[in-house]
Parts: sequence; C-alpha cells; structure tokens
Amino acid sequence: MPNSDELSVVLEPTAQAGFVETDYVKGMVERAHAYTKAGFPVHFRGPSGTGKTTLALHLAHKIGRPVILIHGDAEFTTADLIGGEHGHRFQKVVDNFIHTVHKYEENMVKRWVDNRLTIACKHGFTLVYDEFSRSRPEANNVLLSILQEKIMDMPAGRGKDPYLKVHPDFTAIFTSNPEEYAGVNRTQDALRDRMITMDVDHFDYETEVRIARSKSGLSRKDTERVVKIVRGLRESEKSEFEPTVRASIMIARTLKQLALKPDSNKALFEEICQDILSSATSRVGSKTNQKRVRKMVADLIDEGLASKVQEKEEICNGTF
Ligand SMILES: Nc1ncnc2c1ncn2[C@@H]1O[C@H](COP(=O)(O)OP(=O)(O)OP(=O)(O)O)[C@@H](O)[C@H]1O
Repeated sequence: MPNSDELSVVLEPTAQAGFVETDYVKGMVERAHAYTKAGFPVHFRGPSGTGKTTLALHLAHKIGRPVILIHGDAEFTTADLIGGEHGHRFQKVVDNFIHTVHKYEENMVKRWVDNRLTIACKHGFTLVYDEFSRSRPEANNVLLSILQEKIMDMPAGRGKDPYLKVHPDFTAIFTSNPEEYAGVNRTQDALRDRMITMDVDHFDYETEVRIARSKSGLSRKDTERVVKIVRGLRESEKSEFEPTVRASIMIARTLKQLALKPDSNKALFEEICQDILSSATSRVGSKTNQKRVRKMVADLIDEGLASKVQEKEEICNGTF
C-alpha cells in the first residue's frame, strides 16, 4: 500500500470531461491499449496540439490503475525521477534554567524518499511521462532496465537492496514532440527501441469539429465555420507555425462567450480570428509573414460567408 506521501502524487484514472471519441481517436486508443496489454510501453509522438497528452491520459483511464504524471524537464537528474536522501532537521531547544538561552540543534539523519518513477514501479501504477524527451538522456537512462528487464537500479542510500523489482501492473505511456527543438534531446535509440511509437497528427475534420464543439458549446454550424478557417490556414502552408485545434477551441469559445454569430458581426468575427491566428502562427517580428497570414485569414472568412450566401440562395431556389 502506498503511504500518505506517495498518495499525494497519485492521480485517480478518471475520465476526462468532454473527451471526444471519434473513429480516429477510438482506433488509436484501442491499438495503444492492446500494446500495453501485451506488455509494451506506448509513445505518442507528434506536433503540438495533436492531442498526445489527452490520448495518454485517456489510455491511462482505460488501463484503470492509479496514475503518476511526470513532465519532462531539461533540469531533471535521475534522482528527480527515482528519489533521493532528504532529512536535514532543525530543532529549537529552550533552556529551562537560563530562559534567554535558545539553541538550535541540527539533526542530520537522512531519510530516503522515493520519487514518482519509483512509486509507479513499486506499486504497479501507470506512468504518464509527458514530453519525456525534454529531459536529458542521462536522466532517462534508468528507464532502460525498467522497460526491458523490469528491474530498477537503486542507489546505495535507499537501503540494502540495490534493485527494485518492477510490479507486473506497471505500465508506461510517453509523449514527445519531435518538432520542438529548444530544450529537447534526441531520444536515445535504446529507449525508443523499447517502446511502441504511434505517430499522431492534426485531427481529421470531424474530430476537430467535435472537439471544438465539446470545449465551447457553440452550435455545430458555427463551429464548422471556425474549423474551416483554421484548417484552411493550416493546409495553405502560408503560416510558419500551423494553427492547431487549440485555435479552433479559442475562437469557438470566444464566439460562445460573446453570443456572437460569425455573419451577424463580420468585422468583430474577423478581428477575433486575426488576433488568435495571425500572431500565433508567425515568428515575432516577421511582419511580412503576418501580413500574408492576415490576408489568408480574411480570404478564408470571405469564402465562408460567400458559401453561406450561396447556400441560402440555393435553398430559396430549391436547388440545395
Ligand atoms: N479526444 C479529445 N477530446 C476532447 N478534447 C481533446 C481531445 N484531444 C485533444 N483535445 C483538446 O485539444 C487540445 C490539445 O490537446 P493536447 O494538449 O492533448 O495536445 P498535445 O499534443 O499534448 O499538445 P502539446 O504538445 O502542445 O502539449 C486540448 O485543449 C485538449 O483538451
């Protein structure tokens, strides 16, 4: 049984509110679940905003064991993952005879404290190691024997046993973004060879619409208008950074918040789209590119409105 310190870092494998499960998402989750049942760690790899973390947490929920979450960090050492010796203690001593005497006693008894990876291995929890490639390969080396031999090498300070046998229910789920260069380390080949990597890309149209709707509460029709603009910009390859589903969610939620219909106030709708899309998809100071993106967004909005007018005319003429 985990102690109270350990329990403080454990998450319940609960379902995520508003999780959207289209055929695409279902297919990914079912395959990933089969890999974990067969005893393999799963790695979701893909650009920002493609739903890797959400998928990882959903898979952890399907597995049903308590969850330990770690976010990769360039500053991590192995000790941050497995644990270390702590326990520098100060004690105030008041002299009963000479009341002005206050003395601090320092107690140097050190106590080993397990960190998240050790807790997951010991109790057979599901480890979700988000953006694991942000941590340095040396820090992650400890994972090699955990994933292969199911044994964890423990430093001397932890006690008599230099090895910890990994609990049979331990499962590991990793995520990484290969496009993120700053602060990312090339995954060690040996580590990558021990996991099943599933490449994740931007969502298909239906999944993106359903996610934006689920996160905003906007009508299907208006959400589609928004998603078409975001996808149009993404597919145009005019932006330096592709807008993600997060942009669709941001615009849809803002419209819902303002109770704004895209065609009832086109000027405001366009300002919102430009705020959310043009700066986030261009490098700072890249004025030429921002201009190109702004023009693209304006054209996509006009196209959407034009198709709406045409749709109305066709309905009136009975040709739709
Ligand atoms: N299946 C889904 N159902 C509902 N919402 C989803 C789903 N997948 C992703 N989302 C939403 O899409 C957004 C991006 O997802 P997520 O954070 O998982 O992406 P990511 O690939 O981990 O991004 P990053 O690499 O930037 O951390 C989030 O707002 C998330 O809630």
